[in-house]
Amino acid sequence: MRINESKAWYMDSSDEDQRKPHRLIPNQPVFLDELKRLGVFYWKLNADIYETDPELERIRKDHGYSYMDIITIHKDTLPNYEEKLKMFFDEHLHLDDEIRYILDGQAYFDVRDKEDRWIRIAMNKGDLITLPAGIYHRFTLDETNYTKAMRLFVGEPVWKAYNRPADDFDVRQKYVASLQGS
Ligand SMILES: CSCCC(=O)/C(O)=C/O
Ligand SMILES: [Fe+2]
Repeated sequence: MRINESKAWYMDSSDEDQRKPHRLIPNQPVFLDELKRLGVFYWKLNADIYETDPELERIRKDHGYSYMDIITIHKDTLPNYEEKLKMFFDEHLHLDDEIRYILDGQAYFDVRDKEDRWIRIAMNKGDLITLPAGIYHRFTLDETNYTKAMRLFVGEPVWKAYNRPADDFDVRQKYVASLQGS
């Protein structure tokens, strides 16, 4: 299976509004296999039944995602909306995997590839993604300015983000080592 052309792509380098798609011309798509090599995993689920979905239950059980909450990212619902959006878009890494499931609306995750190029991943309703600990990444709403996402975590959540540069962190070095030969 592969993410189709409109799902993930290499970004242009323009400073224009972060909420725009920023595709290269011509578009340079990125497929699921390439994301997997970076340690990024993707599932498509039925978000209409997320409260009772056996597939989601199975993923949570298999991966030990014991913690779950829901965040609605919109100017009327998220306290300190502007500040948080700015924080999410600062390039950063975490000490643990970042696991997000889009229940409504849409957004983008950007991840760095091995050559340090930005890949933009379009997240729509039903998309569940896992970003590995140590990968440099960022998040933004798109031009619709709204998404509702489930946040999953193994055990008690740690939301702390470490902005780039964090190259000396063990988690970063382990992540970079994991890319060798992939
Ligand atoms: C969709 S949840 C908000 C984004 C976030 O928590 C994060 O760490 C982005 O990288
Ligand atoms: Fe993050």
